[in-house]
Amino acid sequence: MFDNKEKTNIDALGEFGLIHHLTKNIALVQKSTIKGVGDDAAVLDFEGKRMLVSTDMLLEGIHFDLAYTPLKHLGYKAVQVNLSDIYAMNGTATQVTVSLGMSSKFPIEAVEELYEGIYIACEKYGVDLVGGDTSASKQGLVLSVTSIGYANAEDVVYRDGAQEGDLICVSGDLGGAYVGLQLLEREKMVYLENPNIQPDLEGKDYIVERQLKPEARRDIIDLLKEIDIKPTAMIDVSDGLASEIMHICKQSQKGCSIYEEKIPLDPMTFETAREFGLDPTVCALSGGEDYELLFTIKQSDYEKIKFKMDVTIIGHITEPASGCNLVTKSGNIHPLKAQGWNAFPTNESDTVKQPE
Ligand SMILES: Nc1ncnc2c1ncn2[C@@H]1O[C@H](COP(=O)(O)OP(=O)(O)O)[C@@H](O)[C@H]1O
Ligand SMILES: Cc1ncc(C[n+]2csc(CCOP(=O)(O)OP(=O)(O)O)c2C)c(N)n1
Ligand SMILES: [Mg+2]
Repeated sequence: MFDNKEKTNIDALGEFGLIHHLTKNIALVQKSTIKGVGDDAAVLDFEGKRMLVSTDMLLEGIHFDLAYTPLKHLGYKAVQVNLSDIYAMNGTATQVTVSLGMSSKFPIEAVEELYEGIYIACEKYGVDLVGGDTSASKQGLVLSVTSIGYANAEDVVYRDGAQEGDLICVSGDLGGAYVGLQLLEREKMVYLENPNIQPDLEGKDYIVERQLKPEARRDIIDLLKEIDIKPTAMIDVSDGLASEIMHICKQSQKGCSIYEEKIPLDPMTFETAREFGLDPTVCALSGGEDYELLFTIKQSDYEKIKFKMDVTIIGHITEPASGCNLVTKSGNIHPLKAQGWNAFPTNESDTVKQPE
């Protein structure tokens, strides 16, 4: 889905011409970028700091559907989901590389829109695009981003540092991206049945944005620094709260209690989930793509964080023997299921149904 109606064949530029066309206006902003696009490798200098590197790939049909994903948003999202991993290490993101596999029938105007989104994200977060790869693809659009960043050795936060008694915190609200996806999928079906009917997304901007235009939480990393908290463990929520807290607990060799009533849900997420006959709690636990930060802090840091608007305490870390549990609104205790979003579902029911 792209807005520009002109269609110039990529053959007009060729691979190197296209790369030049897409990257010729880059103005480097990071001190650590010594050499960006244009040689065999980018050259970066971090002056003795720890370097952080992360990669995530987005595939058409698996991670996105071009029927309702504007290319500009896709480019923006591809960068955000990768920056999110650097922030989840408590780092500063500084560079990205972007690799692209696409049909040679993809017009140049379409790639330009994709890159417009990529550049908007880079500019907003102050990162340099320093390289990538471009190839033809026979089956759909493939977009792979690598993000690079740094942190002082003593500031890096891993998944394995949670201690018994630590408080479990999450930024923002959860489940919105998943409910937004349900809405977009429904409107796609309506459109396919009758192309004269225009998509009805009125009043649903927030959850549609959560799906199409997520924001990596650099502001939370800044906030934690400001209030002088170093989390004991941290992860970003790409696969759903249940899967992510279980990663922290498994790697930290601990258990946890999460309180259903504390899970932050936006009212529009809640209402729309109900309209779809979905349990909003399940959307938060297993929906994914929220790109919020889930982290644990020492109890002694409670006073520093308790009034921070965009952080919610949702539970605590326990001894490993008790396992990972959800305490429901009615006070029942359910073991959490390790069921995040699965790119390799064996059957349909694997995709998002969680607890009873
Ligand atoms: N094909 C692969 N080869 C090597 N390492 C991989 C591969 N796929 C994933 N990983 C690594 O496995 C870990 C977990 O990956 P993943 O679940 O995708 O994490 P995230 O949600 O942060 O993207 C990461 O350290 C990632 O770099
Ligand atoms: C067409 C389409 N199908 C499914 C989804 C939902 N979805 C895409 S990626 C994702 C979770 C994260 O993907 P993954 O590849 O597991 O990322 P990682 O954990 O490696 O960061 C979800 C729930 C979507 N947005 N669009
Ligand atoms: Mg990954």
